[in-house]
This record gives sequence, C-alpha cells and structure tokens, in this order.
Amino acid sequence: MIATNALNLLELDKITKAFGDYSAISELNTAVMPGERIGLIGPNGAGKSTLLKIIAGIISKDSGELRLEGQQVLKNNDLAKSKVAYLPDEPPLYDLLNANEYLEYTAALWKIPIESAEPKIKELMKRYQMTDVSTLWIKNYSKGMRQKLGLISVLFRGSPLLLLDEPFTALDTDAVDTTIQYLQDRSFVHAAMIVSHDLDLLEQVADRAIVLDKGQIIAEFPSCSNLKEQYENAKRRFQLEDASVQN
Ligand SMILES: Nc1ncnc2c1ncn2[C@@H]1O[C@H](COP(=O)(O)OP(=O)(O)OP(=O)(O)O)[C@@H](O)[C@H]1O
Repeated sequence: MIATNALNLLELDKITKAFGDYSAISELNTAVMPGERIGLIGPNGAGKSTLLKIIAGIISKDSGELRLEGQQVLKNNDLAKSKVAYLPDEPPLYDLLNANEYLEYTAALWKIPIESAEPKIKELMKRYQMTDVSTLWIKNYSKGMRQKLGLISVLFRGSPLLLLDEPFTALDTDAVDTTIQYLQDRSFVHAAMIVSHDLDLLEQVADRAIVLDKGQIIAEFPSCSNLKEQYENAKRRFQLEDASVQN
C-alpha cells in the first residue's frame, strides 16, 4: 500500500485490472514525484500500455486507488484531464484535418487558449520539421509524420505528467534527437512515464526505471545508467523472456 504523501504527483495504490479472466494489472503500487521521468519496461504483454491507459483515464481500473497531487481520481472526473497528457502508440489523429487544425482542436479540447499555445506549437512544428506540411491533410501523412504530430500535440500542453507509449517508434534520427532534447528539457517536460523497448534511448531520458511483468512490478532501478545491463540482470533473476528489446 502507498500512503498518501503530499509531495507525490501520482500515487497508485493496489491498482488491479482484468480483461475477462486475464489479470493484466495486479495490485500494483507505485508513486511518481513531480518532475521525475520514469522508464517503464518489460516483455510484450506485461501490462505497460494498460497501466498508462488507467492513469490517463482511458480505461477504468477494477479496484485500487489512483491519486494525483493527493486527490483521488474518480471515474469521469476532470482531474486526470487537467494534469495528464497521454500519447498512445498510435496517435489519435483526424484524417480530414491538417496539422494546424488538429493542434487548434487539441488546444480547444484541453481548454488552452490558442494564443498562449501558439508560440510553443510553432517552435515544436519547426523543430520537428513539420512546418512545410502543416496544411496537408493528415490522411496523407507518413507514419513518422503522424508520430511527430502526436508528440507535438502532447508536448505543447506542458502537463505536470506526460505519458508516452513507444514515442520513438517510426521516428527518423532527427526526430528521435529532437524528442530526446525535449524530454531532457525540464522547462518543457515535467514528470513523465515512458514505455519503450529501446533501452539506449530510454537511458538518455529517464531518471529511473520500473520493470513490469504479468501486471506486477518485479524490479525498480533507481538510476538508468547501464539500463540494458540492469535489465539483462533482472531478466536472468526473474527468468523473464523478452525478445523485444532492441540491441
Ligand atoms: N482490451 C483488451 N482486452 C483483452 N485483453 C487485453 C486488452 N488490452 C490488453 N489486454 C491484454 O492485457 C495484457 C497486457 O497488455 P498491454 O498492452 O498492457 O501490454 P504491454 O506491456 O504494453 O505489451 P507490449 O510491449 O507488447 O506493447 C496482454 O495480455 C493483452 O493481451
């Protein structure tokens, strides 16, 4: 059990989620401090995406308590919306909008005045080399362009907690570098939980890491230096099978 601590940004207390008979998340406890970046790793099917979706309020937990800044997050309340920005592995874009329209729509959705969002959006569009395609329909975007627009749509919000599911997939090397730079910029990105199988990239942006397996935290690394080696040791210790990690 995680005791309520006013210093924590997020507290997960015995969070449990099953799909039918399958237990995807099992009595999971953890806490995130403001400004902390956490790498979430583990084999396919470990429950990483499910956990992010529960925190973002996309799916409901079966039991347990989720607290943001000490306040319990109840079903359909606006607390998660105001504190958490979530990007799933496939960004939820609208094919018949262009990037400018989509970002304006996103700002309206999160009740952020477009005038205050605009400077950040402009900077992000430029840094991700998306300015030239800003008026092109999203349906004509490549996978990497879709991913970049998804990242821009969460980064401009400056939320206290950013949840990223496989943010590096489909990005070219310039876009990977740009993403790393933003994730390292504490004036831009505050606390974050980042799911990735690319441990080299995760090592560059996460302060610590949590290893999930079968819906439970099986190991926690207080630092991400030599993350691959730490993970290999944990795999041996817990007899994990994970062929997904990129070498
Ligand atoms: N909507 C759903 N209905 C049924 N089972 C689900 C659903 N969503 C997830 N699961 C199951 O829950 C388990 C955890 O899935 P999840 O997507 O969270 O894993 P993951 O750790 O993100 O895996 P990966 O590394 O492959 O992305 C898997 O066994 C998956 O099949």
